[in-house]
Amino acid sequence: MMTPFSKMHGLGNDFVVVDERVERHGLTPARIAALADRHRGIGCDQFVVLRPACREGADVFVRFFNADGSESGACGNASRCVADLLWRGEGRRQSVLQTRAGLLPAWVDEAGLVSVDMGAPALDWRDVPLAEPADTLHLPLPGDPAAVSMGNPHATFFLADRLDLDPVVAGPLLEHDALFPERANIGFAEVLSGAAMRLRVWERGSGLTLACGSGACAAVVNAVRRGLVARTCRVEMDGGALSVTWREEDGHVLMTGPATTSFVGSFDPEAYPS
Ligand SMILES: N[C@@H](CCC[C@H](N)C(=O)O)C(=O)O
Repeated sequence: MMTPFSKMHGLGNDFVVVDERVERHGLTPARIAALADRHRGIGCDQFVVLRPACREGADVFVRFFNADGSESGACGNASRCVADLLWRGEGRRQSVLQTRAGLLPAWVDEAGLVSVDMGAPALDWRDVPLAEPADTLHLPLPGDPAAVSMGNPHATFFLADRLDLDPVVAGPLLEHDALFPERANIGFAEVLSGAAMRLRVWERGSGLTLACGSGACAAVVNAVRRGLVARTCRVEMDGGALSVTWREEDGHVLMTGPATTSFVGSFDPEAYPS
């Protein structure tokens, strides 16, 4: 039996989205990793599975899997893509996504830009999580990164210039550093002004991506904590820019940007290893 999917992206951070609200499609971590393979599968940074919501007030339960088949509690760009899917497919301009990181309200504005409320960042070392007690604003690592959980673990390096650290070399080493028992997403940020930064993210389980929504939120939160930018900041990544606001009133982080459907298709799950 063929399984329908939507191929979507937020600024080039790309996703295969499969709807399992009515029936399951035999997706296992191994099968997801095979489907995410860019040479032998469909190819994507994350694989997104929609299930029926089981929390009051939620429209859909969303699970996020990295290209290596591991699961993540959060994915900002995929959350925005799912909100776009619910708007285009089901006419819901506003929706509430149930995720492992909590209930995330999302909405589509008149211009078609999609926002998601990622909730409040967790700043305690236990929540990132780190392997040992540490000040999350100054991790005990060379380069003085800061850490935060946006529902998933992030460390952000602030670079004096772009040559300081090569994400492709430093990213995988840092992702697996012993300080991060659940691994971590590693951001390389360059502050351009009090309201703009440049960011590249080595994503846990997926590698270097063209954009990372939760990574952008993490970088702004960490930059605000360091006094480097204002609470609203434009984050420029290889695939384009997101606007991020760390709201003063309730401490929630809001992210806005485009979400795009590239194509739809179908695959035979049995053709991939389980
Ligand atoms: N692309 C993402 C983050 C995806 C999850 C991440 N790799 C993890 O393992 O936590 C985003 O847009 O937030």
